[in-house]
Amino acid sequence: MSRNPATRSTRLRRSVLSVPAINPRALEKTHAVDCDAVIFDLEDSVAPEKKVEARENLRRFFSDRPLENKERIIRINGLSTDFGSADMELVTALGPDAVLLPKVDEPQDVTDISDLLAEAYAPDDLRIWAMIETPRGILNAAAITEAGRTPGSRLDCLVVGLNDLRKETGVPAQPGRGYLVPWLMQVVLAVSAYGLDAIDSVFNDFRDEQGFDAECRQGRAMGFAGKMLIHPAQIEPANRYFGPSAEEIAEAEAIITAFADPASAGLNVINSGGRMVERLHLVQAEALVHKARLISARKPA
Ligand SMILES: CC(C)(COP(=O)(O)OP(=O)(O)OC[C@H]1O[C@@H](n2cnc3c(N)ncnc32)[C@H](O)[C@@H]1OP(=O)(O)O)[C@@H](O)C(=O)NCCC(=O)NCCSC(=O)C[C@H](O)C(=O)O
Ligand SMILES: [Mg+2]
Repeated sequence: MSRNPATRSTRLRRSVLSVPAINPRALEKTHAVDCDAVIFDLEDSVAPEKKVEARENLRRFFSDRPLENKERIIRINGLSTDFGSADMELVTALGPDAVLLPKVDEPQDVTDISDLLAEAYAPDDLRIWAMIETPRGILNAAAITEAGRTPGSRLDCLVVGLNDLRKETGVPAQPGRGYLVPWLMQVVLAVSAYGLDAIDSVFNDFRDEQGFDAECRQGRAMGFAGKMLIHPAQIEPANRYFGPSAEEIAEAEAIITAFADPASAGLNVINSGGRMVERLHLVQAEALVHKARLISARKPA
């Protein structure tokens, strides 16, 4: 069941832009921006009295000019709310690439949605993303991920929501996210065990470029595949920090070349420029180069 973390990401998810479905102007902008994925939000960025209008906006958006070349995810309201069932009907009608469930507490939250989608969509045609943003969600991250990977299930990606988590725990927003790091790493560990992706939380101060850069660097170093974004200005730095750098690509290519040398045949460990390199590093290097190729092959928005 578990896949090698080095090969877990077959999709680019460096920049995952959230767009309130109530805002047609922002929806229109998604065609022109260079993010890897778009979350169309029906949940917390849409006021209760505007949910119907937001669904209509999305219906129009999907039928008038479908979004190309980006993963399309719809964030619904929880099934236990007054809005969840109508949101799910919309998801089933529109067929995005994934549905994002908010405030997932336990495995059942994911399997319930999986069951609802089972008749209409094959697992690969409509996947499930889960927001981990409650204390129970963090505590259950491994169980949620494990249950989501059972045959027929469609869980593909976890997204951390620190605004809700801070609200529930009282941990304030601070540079470096010191007290939150153990919880963030718990999510990364859970997805790594089952070959999924994790997306780092939004950074609210969208005019604070330095703060955002620092958080992207930290998120990448922690093992996140990308970052959830709230503003188009965050896309370019997220793509840069979560994509492989020129040095990383050169290093990966050197490892691939070294193992391709006939002198390395039958060797599991070699000396590459004074550093021990094993075949597990080759797997990582191939994954990195694969990602770099996906990025180069991406059509500009
Ligand atoms: C935060 C904002 C309300 C700021 O909006 P605004 O004041 O309009 O910003 P700007 O004037 O700088 O905008 C410049 C232009 O860019 C467009 N724009 C802005 N944001 C987006 C966007 N997200 N997607 C597409 N386009 C966007 C504006 O329309 C302007 O265009 P134009 O008028 O033509 O020049 C706003 O950025 C915003 O609403 N952001 C998204 C909020 C959101 O999605 N919230 C939900 C996700 S956060 C979350 O999930 C938290 C999580 O659950 C947790 O618990 O942590
Ligand atoms: Mg939230």
